[in-house]
Amino acid sequence: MAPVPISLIKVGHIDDVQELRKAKPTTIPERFVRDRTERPVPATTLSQSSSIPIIDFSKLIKGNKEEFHNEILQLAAACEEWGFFQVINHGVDLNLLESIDKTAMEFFMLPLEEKQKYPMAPGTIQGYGQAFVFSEDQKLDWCNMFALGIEPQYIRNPKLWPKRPANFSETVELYSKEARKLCQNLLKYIAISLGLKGDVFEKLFGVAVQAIRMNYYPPCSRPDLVLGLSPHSDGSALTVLQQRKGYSVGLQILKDEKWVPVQPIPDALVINIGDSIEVLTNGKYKSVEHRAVTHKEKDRLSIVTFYAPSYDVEIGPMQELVDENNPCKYRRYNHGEYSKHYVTNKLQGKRTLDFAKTQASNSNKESPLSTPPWGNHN
Ligand SMILES: COC(=O)C(/C=C/C1=C(C)CCCC1(C)C)=C/O[C@H]1C=C(C)C(=O)O1
Ligand SMILES: O=C(O)CCC(=O)C(=O)O
Ligand SMILES: [Fe+2]
Repeated sequence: MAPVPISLIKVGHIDDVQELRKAKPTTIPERFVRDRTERPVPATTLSQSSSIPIIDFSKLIKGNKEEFHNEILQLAAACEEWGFFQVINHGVDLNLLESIDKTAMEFFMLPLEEKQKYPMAPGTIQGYGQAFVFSEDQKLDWCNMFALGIEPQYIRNPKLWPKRPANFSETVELYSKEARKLCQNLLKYIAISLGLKGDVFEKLFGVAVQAIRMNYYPPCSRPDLVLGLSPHSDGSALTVLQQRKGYSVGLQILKDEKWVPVQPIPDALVINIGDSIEVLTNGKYKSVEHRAVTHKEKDRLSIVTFYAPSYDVEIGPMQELVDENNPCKYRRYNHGEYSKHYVTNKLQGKRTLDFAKTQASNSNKESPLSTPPWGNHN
């Protein structure tokens, strides 16, 4: 398929949801109203009986032999059965969690003209706006996003790093360094939980790609009609998500065909397995579909770090996890190609991962966009 220039993508006018909220329209604009099947279910019908596992990181880094062993077993169960867990005693400076939260809120509270100095161009993924919108008839999320590529340096677009609030860049740098260390450590324990050598992912990933996304969900007068963020699995290897106390509960994950709300635990971080780990483990550890819902009166902020293999790395199921009982479910592919596929398609539940499935009918279609996954910087 011939590449389509980004300028040919027609997404129509995308309302800024904070501005919409200020204008208090009597009805929700049609582009935000979901089809009946997609709408959030009332809180009373959500799965109440289960909650995502909690992993105590301190037991992994400084626990005695028995504590370490138990926590590794818990980690294995969390990755296998849930694809999601909350990590406590993670070692990231709590003041830094507070600062990134405050800085992100200050950014979102700036006047629209200031935020629009860093626009997310249609079909791209960095800057301020709505990502993953590719057509005029696609439903929109009730969310304002701000995203930046962090590592390696070449994915950065310096023009998109905000000048206000004054400490924005410094705080993002500090936070991202800590988040990177946490991902590296978690991947070490995830490898051990699979019975593999601790450095297997680090060796395989090369210089890992890292990005940060801040999602701001204003209150919505009809939370029953809209979604804060469309259902998707993350295209990363691992995702770290910060949702702070005091905001509304918004993250939901799909387990046994039911949406399970993720209750924020003070000072904990939510971790989820991304598509790359699902592929590398031949489906043993799952990248689970999740979404965000909105609240009638309360706003919500989430800060998300994506950590993924280098774009030049080829991945496929690790041979240790393939045998006659677990035949190979995914093909080998270049992660850069997957990234391109991921960022040039709308969020569509687990469907994006069909790209990697061995017998998927659409599996190796060329991406319709001519830009690299991190966007054009000119
Ligand atoms: C929902 O997932 C994402 O939004 C996402 C985006 C990541 C990116 C940026 C915000 C800017 C720089 C490029 C990059 C694609 C890393 C998820 O990240 C995952 C998805 C893929 C694919 C990946 O490599 O990381
Ligand atoms: O806001 C949330 O809780 C979900 C965010 C998320 O899934 C994402 O940014 O990929
Ligand atoms: Fe996500």
